[in-house]
Amino acid sequence: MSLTSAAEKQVAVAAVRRACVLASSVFNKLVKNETLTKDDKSPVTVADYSAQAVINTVLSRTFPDDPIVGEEDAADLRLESASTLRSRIVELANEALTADLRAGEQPTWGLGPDSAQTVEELLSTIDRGNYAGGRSGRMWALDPIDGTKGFLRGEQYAVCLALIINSRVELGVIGCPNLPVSASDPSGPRGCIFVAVRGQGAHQLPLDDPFSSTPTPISIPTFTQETLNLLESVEKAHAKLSFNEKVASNLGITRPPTRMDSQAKYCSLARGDGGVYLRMPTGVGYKEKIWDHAPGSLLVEEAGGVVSDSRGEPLDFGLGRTLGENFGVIAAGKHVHSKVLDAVKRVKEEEETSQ
Ligand SMILES: Nc1ncnc2c1ncn2[C@@H]1O[C@H](COP(=O)(O)O)[C@@H](OP(=O)(O)O)[C@H]1O
Ligand SMILES: [Mg+2]
Ligand SMILES: [Mg+2]
Ligand SMILES: [Mg+2]
Repeated sequence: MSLTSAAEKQVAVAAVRRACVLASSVFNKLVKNETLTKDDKSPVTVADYSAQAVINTVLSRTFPDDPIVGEEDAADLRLESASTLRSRIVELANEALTADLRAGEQPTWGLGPDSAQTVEELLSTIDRGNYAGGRSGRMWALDPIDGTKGFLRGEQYAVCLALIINSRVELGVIGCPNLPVSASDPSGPRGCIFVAVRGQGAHQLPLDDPFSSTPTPISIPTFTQETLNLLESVEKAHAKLSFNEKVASNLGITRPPTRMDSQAKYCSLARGDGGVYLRMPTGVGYKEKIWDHAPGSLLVEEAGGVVSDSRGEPLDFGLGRTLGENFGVIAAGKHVHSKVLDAVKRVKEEEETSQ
């Protein structure tokens, strides 16, 4: 990525922030029939669809040749039975796209009073996220709402966007509307944007004013035996939490795990709120998606950490929409990572011999 202009970064931050504002305002007004169940039984809400519509619109206007690997598609919204849902998404997306530009946002970023779209335009814009991914070229990976279940519970969720070039994540932007600005003040102000550019470090910005604020550099601190802990999913179906427990005990970790939904876990790791992101497959044949890890993994690396699968191999973002055969994910500070990798190998062996 040519970072002389850093246009991609500015555009991505603006798009993610708009989607975050949209999602948090939707949460307060969400009604029961505004959530659908997808074929894989997972939920998707009007917020997921309209956030993808907003971000894809901005990307299509600013980088029209770039393909997008986005989680959602508009097939279910085109059904006759979805007309109420469809109108709501159009209303929300256009509201977010046309809201007055705030200080620091540029009119060339595809946002502003004249940027409303028709229903058909918005549906095809959502479908611009259908790119199959692959080994070479530029592509964006988008998770419009990561942690939809957390979003529905009023807990953590994240709007996640990454730019991948030739299979390598070059830019990652994660908006966390419900994450406290400082973990040491959990009831204090909430709403953060995390930004990582390869080779330029990891930074945190306030969600309400990312353009005129000075970015705060973040990095993974050194943990002691007492302060180290695991960051893990809330949803038991997403990761094998019993395995995590064994790894924690193998490492002599005493601090309880922090459970939260979404890539807010990677953000928490990058600024030192927790020490180890550990996600082991539940064994039901699920393949991890690139949009669930692309920006988070770069953020952790730029904060001085290491991200690998449970064999110690790097995550491969060039295989398509998924990360391929699922060996889980381990992310942690450099020194901690190698210890966790060893512990994971020991626990795997223990499990294999006891079978
Ligand atoms: N069986 C499974 N194993 C692992 N991850 C799964 C899963 N089923 C769904 N997921 C993914 O887990 C993500 C949430 O991660 P976490 O558990 O860290 O909060 C979901 O993102 P969405 O909420 O964007 O659909 C979804 O992509
Ligand atoms: Mg989903
Ligand atoms: Mg997700
Ligand atoms: Mg999602």
